[in-house]
Amino acid sequence: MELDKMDENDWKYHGEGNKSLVVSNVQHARVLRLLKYSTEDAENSHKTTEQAFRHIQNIVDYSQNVMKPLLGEKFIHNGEAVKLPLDFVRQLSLKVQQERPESRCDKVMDTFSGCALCLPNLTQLSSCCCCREHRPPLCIEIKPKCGFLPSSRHVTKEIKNQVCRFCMHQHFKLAHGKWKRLSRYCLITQTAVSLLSVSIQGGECIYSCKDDADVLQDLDELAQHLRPYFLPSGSLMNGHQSSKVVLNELIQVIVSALLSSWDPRKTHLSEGRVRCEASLLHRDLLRNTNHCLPKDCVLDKILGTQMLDNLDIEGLNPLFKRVEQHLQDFPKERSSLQIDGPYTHSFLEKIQKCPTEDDGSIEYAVGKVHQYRVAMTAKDCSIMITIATCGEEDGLEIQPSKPRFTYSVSILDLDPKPYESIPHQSRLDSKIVNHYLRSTLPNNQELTNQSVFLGWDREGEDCTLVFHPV
Ligand SMILES: O=P(O)(O)O[C@@H]1[C@@H](OP(=O)(O)O)[C@H](OP(=O)(O)O)[C@H](O)[C@H](OP(=O)(O)O)[C@H]1OP(=O)(O)O
Ligand SMILES: Nc1ncnc2c1ncn2[C@@H]1O[C@H](COP(=O)(O)OP(=O)(O)OP(=O)(O)O)[C@@H](O)[C@H]1O
Repeated sequence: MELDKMDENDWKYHGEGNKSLVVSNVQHARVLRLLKYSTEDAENSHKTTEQAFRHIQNIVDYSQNVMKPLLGEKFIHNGEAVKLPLDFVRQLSLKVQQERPESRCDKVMDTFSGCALCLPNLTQLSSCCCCREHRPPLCIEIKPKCGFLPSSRHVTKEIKNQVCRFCMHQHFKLAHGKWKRLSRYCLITQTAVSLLSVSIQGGECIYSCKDDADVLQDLDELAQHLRPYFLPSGSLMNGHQSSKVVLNELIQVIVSALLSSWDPRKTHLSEGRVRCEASLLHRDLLRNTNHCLPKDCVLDKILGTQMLDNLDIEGLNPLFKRVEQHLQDFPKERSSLQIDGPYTHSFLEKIQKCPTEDDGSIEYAVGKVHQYRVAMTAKDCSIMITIATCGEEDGLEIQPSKPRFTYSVSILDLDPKPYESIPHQSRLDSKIVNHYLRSTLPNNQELTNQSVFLGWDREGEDCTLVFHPV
């Protein structure tokens, strides 16, 4: 990428989240991830070039030195902080504005600093000699939110030991208008992954979980897109039957990608409580479901990192206050304790060498605060699975009904969560739990009588993956 010859016409809108907007290059497998600011105080809160560059470099360092060792080298692409010509960034911002979803327009793209994070475009597979595939790769993005119930003795509300935060948070978001309906997604202890968060084919989004959409119709449309990938060209199957086959084939590939590990004989047993009472999966199904993950598969790595939060925010809060008090008494130690980074190897050491029991020290408190923040990142990252078919057209395939697939698995959105957000998390936790108790507990029994979802279930409204013992 020649930074002095940047042309907005070489880039197009790719997607965005709460904190960043992503554009992809039309020719090369590259994306630029730009910061976003709230429209309300964009003028006041924007960063100078140096501040923005430092912020982005922090993200790169954190990804490289902290998250990569924890989550595994092969899943992480840390990228590079770049400085772009301001003219290019301004033109780009105008160009992408009309593509942006309305729900994200409460924030504006950073056109002040000229800084961005340059990353490989993970919706594309790096060239593979075995593939003579003309179809664009298929890409599925999944956000694996917190996958366990707290086992901390600091938890004061019993409901937190029964219902996962994700399920409780949904009720809160529903009440506050962020979501329009409850989702069946519940990742608690790997029992289920509600499928198909976002599917991208050749850089275009072909399916996205919309909370007010007709899910069945959407899935039928998705199945039409997927047919060429999963059904041989001469197949006579059509309609509902083919949708079912195609979606089940897709699920198989996704499960392989999520569970593939260096050593499939090794599995990890989950620690702590495994069942979320609010999960809309039938209890019998949950009881019969395997709670093991192959060691080192992507879900196992993410779950292990999420579980660094082993005190729960209720146990963490007093330690945060201990750190705050210490910083008031010894403000100069903020830097050596690496409260705001730098995210170096020694930051990782503070996490890994944190004493297991509270010895009253500041080292313990800081270690737990750092662990909590890292766990928060792992609870908010995304997994991107990029799939391409191969071998189908070279005549060597013995079973034409089962084209072979090659895929890559990456983890993205690994930004550090701010130290300052801990008090907010503590207040939010209370609000979520109180709201859940107020709004749902009298009806709790009803949650136990839901229908079973397994694979592609026409009668149900969702498509859910359930991991069975193998
Ligand atoms: O609070 P949660 O669990 O809803 O997670 C937020 C996400 O909501 P989601 O669960 O995807 O609907 C939220 O994602 P969306 O805006 O919903 O895409 C953000 O990722 C947010 O992180 P940040 O404040 O941008 O650093 C996330 O906030 P934190 O991870 O900082 O809590
Ligand atoms: N390297 C990449 N390759 C391809 N697509 C990407 C890449 N990085 C991000 N994206 C896409 O852009 C979207 C937004 O990026 P990202 O999740 O990093 O934004 P965010 O603002 O940090 O999200 P959040 O709302 O979780 O805070 C992602 O959901 C993904 O679809």
